[in-house]
Amino acid sequence: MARYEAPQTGEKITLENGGLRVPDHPIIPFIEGDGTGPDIWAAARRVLDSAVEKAYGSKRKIEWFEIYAGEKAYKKYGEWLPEETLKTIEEYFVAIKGPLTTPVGGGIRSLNVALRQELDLFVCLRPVRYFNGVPSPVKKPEQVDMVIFRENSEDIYAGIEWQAESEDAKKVIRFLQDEMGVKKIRFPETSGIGIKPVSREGTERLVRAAIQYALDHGRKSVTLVHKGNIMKFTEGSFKNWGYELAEREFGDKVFTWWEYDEIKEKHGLDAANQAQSEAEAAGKLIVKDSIADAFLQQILTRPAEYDVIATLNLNGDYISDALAAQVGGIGIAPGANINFETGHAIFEATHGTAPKYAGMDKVNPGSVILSGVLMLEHLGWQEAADRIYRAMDQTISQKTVTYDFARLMEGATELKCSEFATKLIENL
Ligand SMILES: NC(=O)C1=CN([C@@H]2O[C@H](COP(=O)(O)OP(=O)(O)OC[C@H]3O[C@@H](n4cnc5c(N)ncnc54)[C@H](OP(=O)(O)O)[C@@H]3O)[C@@H](O)[C@H]2O)C=CC1
Ligand SMILES: O=C(O)CCC(=O)C(=O)O
Ligand SMILES: [Mg+2]
Repeated sequence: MARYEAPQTGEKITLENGGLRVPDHPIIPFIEGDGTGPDIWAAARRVLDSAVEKAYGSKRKIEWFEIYAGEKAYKKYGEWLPEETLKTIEEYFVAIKGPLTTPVGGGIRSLNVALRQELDLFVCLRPVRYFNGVPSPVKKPEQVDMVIFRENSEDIYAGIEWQAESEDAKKVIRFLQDEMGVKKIRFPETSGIGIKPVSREGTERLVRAAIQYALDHGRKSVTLVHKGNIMKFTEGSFKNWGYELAEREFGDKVFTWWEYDEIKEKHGLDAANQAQSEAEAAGKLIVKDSIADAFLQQILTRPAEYDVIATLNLNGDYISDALAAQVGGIGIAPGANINFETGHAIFEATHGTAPKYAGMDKVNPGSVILSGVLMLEHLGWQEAADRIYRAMDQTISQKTVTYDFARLMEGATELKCSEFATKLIENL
């Protein structure tokens, strides 16, 4: 028997002819989240509802449906991630969530990662753009306009690992030494072991989605970010499979650095540069790559050269927080976990539960609000989305901000989390 109470009004989003059919009153499940989750979710919900009302009057309205994961689920049902939560998201297609706690070094594995894996939401999409007036540690934050496509289902992030000195770890180490001839484990008696699976299928669906997005949105380049010089058969293969897919499936629409290298080898550097300039002038998408450590310094020094980023799970985790810092911090960094083949999606902030601020009505609700904006765009409700973007720009320009921005801005008025939402609503 269903334990969750679906709203009495509203309709389900459905899949029709390969696309989402969104009713005017869609039922959308939400997970409130742990730590600061309840504060930022309450603020976000008010802003999303007001934007929809301002944009469409009573014609459209989201019917919210609370579902459970994390501490609230554990208190209510004795389970961290009830099966009913997964089933409900599968059934309703689109959901939004607050952050969920993951203990370090033991305890339960990440519920956030589990939701992505169980529902096969293989893209973690995190756009990073600048809002006027946001305090930033760099000189030209307005040059940052990137969209991260982070692989969401594999890599070392899949959580396949064994604790040091456990029977399982010993067994894996013995297998590696005896059967595979591995001699490089420096301290085998006390090593924990982690496995990093990276597949051709996983890479291809991620890179395909990134290139298609770049073409659909008039973006200039897709950069494959990897550490393939060191992890040759995981990160290196990610790069190779990515280039192969770009050339095989997108042909004349793209110009890759593999083509550039080939021209350079046959006809010299000038010819290769000329070919790339011609491809750019013809509006082709440039597909290039960058090694992750160099990439992290280049996004600081030359951000204008990067646009859509396709990368593996762990790199994407680091890159999204680092880039968010350049445009004002993770208080306004949104995200979405999407299966581009089935349309299933969970929208969520880039940041975590910020536990020291829990219940203080203090933190910036911007990330969850902007994740909601991505959700409105996914539903095709662009006018409501645009209203929130404009209100966010205006509210920050008026220097009415939460503590994270106020501490870096001169002459700012510091607002609580809920007050910031109210100010945004006034500016919608
Ligand atoms: N998708 C998810 O649900 C995620 C969950 N987590 C989980 O969250 C928990 C806490 O992780 P932690 O590493 O502390 O990272 P957090 O992202 O929760 O917080 C780190 C710091 O970021 C700043 N920050 C975070 N959220 C906001 C906000 N809304 N407004 C303004 N500033 C903000 C604060 O900085 P300052 O101290 O400078 O004010 C905060 O102390 C862990 O259990 C982790 O696993 C982490 C990431 C994602
Ligand atoms: O699941 C977690 O606790 C952390 C996840 C995370 O940092 C992220 O997805 O950005
Ligand atoms: Mg993270």
